[in-house]
Amino acid sequence: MSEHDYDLVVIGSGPGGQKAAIAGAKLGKRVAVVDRHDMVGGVCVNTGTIPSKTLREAVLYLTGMSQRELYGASYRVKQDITISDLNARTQHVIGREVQVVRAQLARNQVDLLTGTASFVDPHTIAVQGLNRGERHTVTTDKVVIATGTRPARPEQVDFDEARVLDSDEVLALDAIPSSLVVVGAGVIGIEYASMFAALGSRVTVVEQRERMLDFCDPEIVESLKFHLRDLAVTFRFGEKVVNVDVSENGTVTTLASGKRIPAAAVMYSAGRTGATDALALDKAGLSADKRGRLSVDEHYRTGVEHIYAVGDVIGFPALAATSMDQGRLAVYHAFGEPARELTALQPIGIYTIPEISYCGATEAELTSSAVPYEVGLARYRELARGAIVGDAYGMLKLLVSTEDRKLLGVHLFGTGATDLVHIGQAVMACGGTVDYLVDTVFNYPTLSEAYKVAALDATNKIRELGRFDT
Ligand SMILES: Cc1cc2nc3c(=O)[nH]c(=O)nc-3n(C[C@H](O)[C@H](O)[C@H](O)COP(=O)(O)OP(=O)(O)OC[C@H]3O[C@@H](n4cnc5c(N)ncnc54)[C@H](O)[C@@H]3O)c2cc1C
Ligand SMILES: NC(=O)c1ccc[n+]([C@@H]2O[C@H](COP(=O)([O-])OP(=O)(O)OC[C@H]3O[C@@H](n4cnc5c(N)ncnc54)[C@H](O)[C@@H]3O)[C@@H](O)[C@H]2O)c1
Repeated sequence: MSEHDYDLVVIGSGPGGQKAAIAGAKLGKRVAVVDRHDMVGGVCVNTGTIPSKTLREAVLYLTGMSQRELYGASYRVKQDITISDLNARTQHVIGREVQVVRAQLARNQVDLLTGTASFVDPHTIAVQGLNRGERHTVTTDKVVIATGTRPARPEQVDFDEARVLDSDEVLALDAIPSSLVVVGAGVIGIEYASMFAALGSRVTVVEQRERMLDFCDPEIVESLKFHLRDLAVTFRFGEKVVNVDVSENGTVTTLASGKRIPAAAVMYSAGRTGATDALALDKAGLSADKRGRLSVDEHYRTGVEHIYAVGDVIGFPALAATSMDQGRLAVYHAFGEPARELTALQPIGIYTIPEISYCGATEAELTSSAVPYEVGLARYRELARGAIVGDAYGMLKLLVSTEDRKLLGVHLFGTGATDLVHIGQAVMACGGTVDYLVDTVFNYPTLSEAYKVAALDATNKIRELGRFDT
């Protein structure tokens, strides 16, 4: 047995840290996880994924938004929605998720050390509790850094936690703002923009680039923009926010072009910074880049052999889903447990209203690499389930190779998109062709039937093309 207190200390209890710790425990190792008392479960459970996705669900339910196709444009479940209506559901789910994380760690005999961790030397970690006196050190063979990120805050902007907020603080708003400026049209910005627009805020999104979500299918991003404009969202692309002034009357956001936008509140969602400054990385022989991020090799190992880093702190793709697997794989590698690498086929899910999801190649990628393909389309409005759930805008788009009929990409917009994508992902991962989807019987009426409709559309087009080849 090693002379250290633990075989593995994990810093951070978000998705990456949790799975790293449990993987270590399952290998029979002595494991501890360090995190602040109020952050068990990480950014994911406390300020990021879980609250934002629960808020979205509360917004959809209370506004009656997804039922208006059926009951009319004035349909609402609750007339005056308040922040406490929204918070009730969010706090309930956060509370449950924190309990799940604590219970899983406890039943796997993982020690939860409460406080902020920093390196004393490469094998020694100090844990500083809330009170000054509460500092103790632990020694360990291996370390996994899973400290995640925090919102990037430009220095010149005065964040006041009331009217000028970052995306972590937006959950603590005390009223739904009548108008809101969202700075940055990344995934976080657009998800919150669509929620506040659905709640009736007049939202202006300012994005310095000319486009948003440019990794997604452009046709689907166009559909989303159309929907958001319909909810009174204004887009200012190619515009940079340079300052925000706050007064008793509200806020004024100044753009580099000289435009000034008045609003009740401003939310910054202009990127995130790796949470590494409290770690005293130099004591471990490590350093972060200028965005606070750590670099790792293909096994998630930093430049120091026994120290690994996973999750958002290592950058792209910065998703809860990938962070979990990175945590597990880092620990398997650290303790010599054989494991397969993650597959390249990763799904993307964006929880806007309506939601977007895709997996595999985009049309732009196939075109630039000269891969011939055909598109198969299904529109929810032509599916019986689409009519039943009142989704007249949803669509599924399949990209199919015209050479070997393999499924190359699947792109979805509308109800259930983030779940439905996994059918296409499974077919692609098994190297399946469009014929599998044509030959398969789907339950009726379902949204999954969209796969059959789109597959038939693609094969009809490929057959049409075949007529010219003889
Ligand atoms: C608003 C928002 C919405 C999101 N929505 C989605 C989504 O829908 N789907 C998705 O897949 N991803 C989503 N993400 C991203 C997802 O939340 C992250 O990818 C995921 O949380 C990263 O996990 P992680 O393991 O890196 O740790 P994190 O969840 O970032 O947690 C890191 C933990 O480390 C702790 N920590 C930091 N420094 C120290 C220290 N020195 N000592 C001790 N502890 C420390 C922190 O307190 C924190 O608890 C969203 C993020 C945000 C902000
Ligand atoms: N559904 C999901 O999977 C999900 C949801 C939310 C967040 N996330 C993760 O969180 C990460 C961070 O998201 P994010 O949206 O904060 O960051 P981001 O870096 O993706 O987007 C920030 C945007 O702000 C713009 N910007 C920056 N400064 C600006 C300024 N002064 N004026 C105007 N525009 C400005 C940038 O051009 C960029 O487009 C993402 O990479 C994503 O992986 C995932």
